[in-house]
Amino acid sequence: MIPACRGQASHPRSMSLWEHGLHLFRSAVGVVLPAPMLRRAMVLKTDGCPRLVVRDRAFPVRRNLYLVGFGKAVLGMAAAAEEILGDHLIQGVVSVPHGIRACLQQAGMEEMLLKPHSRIQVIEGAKHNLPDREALRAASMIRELAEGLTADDLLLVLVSGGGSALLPAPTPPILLEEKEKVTKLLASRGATIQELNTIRKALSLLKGGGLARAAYPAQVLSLILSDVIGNPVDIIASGPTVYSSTSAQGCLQILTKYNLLSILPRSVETVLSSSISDPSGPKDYSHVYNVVIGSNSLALEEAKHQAEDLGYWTLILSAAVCGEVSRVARLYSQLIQFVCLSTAGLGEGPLRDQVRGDLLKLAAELEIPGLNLVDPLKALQGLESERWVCLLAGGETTVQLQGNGKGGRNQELALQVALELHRAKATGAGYFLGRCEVLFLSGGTDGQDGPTEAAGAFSSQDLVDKAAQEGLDVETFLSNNDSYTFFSKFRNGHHLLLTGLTGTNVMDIQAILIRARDR
Ligand SMILES: Nc1ncnc2c1ncn2[C@@H]1O[C@H](COP(=O)(O)OP(=O)(O)OP(=O)(O)O)[C@@H](O)[C@H]1O
Ligand SMILES: O=C(O)[C@H](O)CO
Repeated sequence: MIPACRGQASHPRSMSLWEHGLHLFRSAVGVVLPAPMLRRAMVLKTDGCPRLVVRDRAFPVRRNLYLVGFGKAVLGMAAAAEEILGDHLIQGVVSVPHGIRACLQQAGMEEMLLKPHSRIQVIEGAKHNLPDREALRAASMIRELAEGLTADDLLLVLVSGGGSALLPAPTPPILLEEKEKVTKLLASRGATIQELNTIRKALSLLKGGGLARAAYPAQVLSLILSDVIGNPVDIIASGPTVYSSTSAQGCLQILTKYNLLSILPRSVETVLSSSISDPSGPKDYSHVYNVVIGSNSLALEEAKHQAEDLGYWTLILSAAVCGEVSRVARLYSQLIQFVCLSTAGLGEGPLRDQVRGDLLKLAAELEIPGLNLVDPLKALQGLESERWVCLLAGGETTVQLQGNGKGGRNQELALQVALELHRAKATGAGYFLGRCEVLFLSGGTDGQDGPTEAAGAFSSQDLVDKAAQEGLDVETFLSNNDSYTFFSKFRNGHHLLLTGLTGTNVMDIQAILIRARDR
């Protein structure tokens, strides 16, 4: 469990920027932890006829509840759901990552484990995030449970990121190995999650609405924790309870784009061509209610709330930040320079116009969905000087791996931002950067950044110089994608964001905190 936020009792002014940043990150993650999220999402009302209330819908319950789930955060979600549902829950099966129970136990996160004698069966599988025999077994038990339901039953489906690998049910005659080969090839050739899951849906019995069809005529209530930008319910975990409009032609286009047509297993060709001759599956999904109960935006909203309480003028830039880390770092660095120019009271001037112009150009190039910097920059420009500023953003960046170092996209981003700011110090903006305290923080909400034990890292405009004093050359570490090694060495790991596994995942979060230095 993420420890309670430190420093809440202290006065914000006496807290360091790092304490503020940590508090914001922890609060953001806290709001999308399984138990609070489930408790907000559904309520069991027992006055009159017992019913499960989710948003504007009420589902009558009378010991007719079944539960299935798949995904990295689903064990904690199931534990919370079981507590809420009590005796109304008859039976359940969840497919969760290999080793997760031992991990949660070790981390002292017992509240995310099911009680002894639970009615929910747990299957651990998908070692290294790849579908395997255990995940296949779990998927077939989930399918069997769904197919056995009647019109009197309610199937609660818990979905989170990682669900695709944990619910493999290849359409015969495709074998698990064949499907895995196709998805692995697509991933290694740079396919997006939308492209990858479009193919997964076309080759699966349960994805792309298959689970909802299997459960018919039972009611299906799907509670979804989103790990995909924009929260597309048909893509998250490949949408097992969402109608899929994917055509076989669409799949062929993707396979052609990644040069895979000529090496497709025969079974995959067979399944795709049979869906070309029978493109329209049943479209009636009126028995299904899909609800996104946790997302990056929700986490950012909570962080905003907390930042405002601490006294910051706060803005959420976007919950859809994507693109190559080095370009995103440039965007953040220029934003920081712009804020420093503003809080230092430099109203107008060619320097600010230049930073503004560069920023707008870069933002347009990055094509971050929904990011419009024109209004935020205007608001920042109008801020009274010396005002504390907090900019928040979230999403998922990408790193083109070139070296063989150890790191993750968040640590690499924090280090790149430090380097960009260091370079900016040599320009006209240097003076204004020097007049501000700056903290840049980037972290994965699951508590694990790439294959490292850190969730992310934080940096500032002085990091490169300070590292040089310790004999650490930032550019050398970056060129080897070795951000984790860097942050572990630099100030004895003081700049690493270490939360441990959190039990949730709504992608990554960035916070920029800026305040004028006391003069
Ligand atoms: N040395 C490295 N430096 C920077 N990034 C790295 C490095 N090694 C791996 N990564 C990045 O880490 C990610 C893979 O880690 P992880 O398994 O946590 O990803 P994921 O499953 O997409 O993450 P999540 O579960 O948070 O969605 C990829 O984005 C990859 O580019
Ligand atoms: O499981 C998956 O497909 C990914 O995590 C996206 O949700």
